[in-house]
Amino acid sequence: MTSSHPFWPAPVAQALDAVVNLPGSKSLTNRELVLSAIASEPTLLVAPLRSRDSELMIQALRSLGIGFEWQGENLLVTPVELSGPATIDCGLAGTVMRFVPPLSGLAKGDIFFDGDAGARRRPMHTTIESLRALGIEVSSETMGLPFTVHASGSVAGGDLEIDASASSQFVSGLLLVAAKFESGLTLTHSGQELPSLPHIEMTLEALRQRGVRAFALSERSWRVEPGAVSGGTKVIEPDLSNAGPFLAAAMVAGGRVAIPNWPSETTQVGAEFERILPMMGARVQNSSGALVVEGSGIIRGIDIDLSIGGELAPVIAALAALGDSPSRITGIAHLRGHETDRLTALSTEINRLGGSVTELADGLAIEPAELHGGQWLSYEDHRMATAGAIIGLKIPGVQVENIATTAKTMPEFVTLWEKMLESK
Ligand SMILES: O=C(O)C1=C[C@@H](OP(=O)(O)O)[C@@H](O)[C@H](O)C1
Ligand SMILES: C=C(OP(=O)(O)O)C(=O)O
Repeated sequence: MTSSHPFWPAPVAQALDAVVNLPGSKSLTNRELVLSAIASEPTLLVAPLRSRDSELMIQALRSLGIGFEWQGENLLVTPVELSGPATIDCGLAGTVMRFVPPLSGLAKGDIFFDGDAGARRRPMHTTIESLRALGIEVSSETMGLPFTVHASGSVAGGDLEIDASASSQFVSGLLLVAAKFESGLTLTHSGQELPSLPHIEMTLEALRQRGVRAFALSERSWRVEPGAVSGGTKVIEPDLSNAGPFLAAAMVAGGRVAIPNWPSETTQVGAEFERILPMMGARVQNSSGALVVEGSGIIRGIDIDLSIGGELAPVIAALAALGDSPSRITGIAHLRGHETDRLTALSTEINRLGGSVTELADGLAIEPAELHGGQWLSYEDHRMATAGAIIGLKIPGVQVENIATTAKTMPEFVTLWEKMLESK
């Protein structure tokens, strides 16, 4: 296997007993950054995520004029009238490429968007079509990145119908800034599947927390009223999707892992681990505000539709590859448009280690198999890299390519992982 990136020898472990404090949620941080940019007063973000995706969002907003000041772990965001021209690097961040273009429609001038080579392959047509339907001029040769938004400083808003079957982020990006459209927005999804519904609920809830009237009209239609967006202080919850690899570690290695500050109420889909992991044999309990997962090293297969939380799939697939009975993970066709085609990537890499995975049109079928060590490619995908680390806990000799790609949402992954393995 050739790769320009180094390979990380994934450590094997047994009988864990660790407490892991996780950094802030990517999805909450990048929503609060956008809302802070259109607020009528400054916002103090308490413990936001600091990672590649959030730095890209900060840089994007800064280039539209927004002020940022770090105060220790917290970030003070000072809104101003948005202005172009600007060049926005989306990296590989779905939240930047789908949330910032609708926001940029409120600026004045030409705003050029581009990103990593992998970003140019991610679906963007719905964002571009939405902006055009809202009367915002967009130049694009490919209906993907790169493209330029020619912004006039105001958006009328009104009624809009879109196809968000490739990503819920098309919906969230529009709803997040719709309070600043002259008539607000009534948005309807007219495509087939609509993935990641909890992420849309997260968007509505973040708007309501800032005094905006935002609500669902049906499962596929939403309304945001025009009005002021408040600032104030926003505490960012830990990233529950990024908790996944650590919770899975307790199941694979055996022992227990506790994640403190697990919110009792949240819109994060990572909270679903509390429901899903017991189906695969874990004991899960909430103890003094921490989520504690205990495992025996024996993992049961699972049959699950993960359409509500596709970003959880790499963790579930890694566990299933170590399971003692077959698994089917369905409802996740849209994962082919994530950081990489995750269905192909997961099946290729698990099978390279001796696994038995078949790609389905909308998911994966995973049979029990005797795995062996070998190289695990990560495709610039943070969740592919952490999936390799999970399998490597049990299978000696797994070498994860480009573990540094975890910096997309968790630059401290290796440090936290190694500390988790030491603390027993
Ligand atoms: O809005 C968000 O913060 C996200 C929505 C989801 O996107 P998709 O609906 O494209 O899966 C999720 O997978 C992604 O990690 C974050
Ligand atoms: C799909 C993901 O990211 P993005 O926000 O780039 O879409 C993810 O983090 O699993």
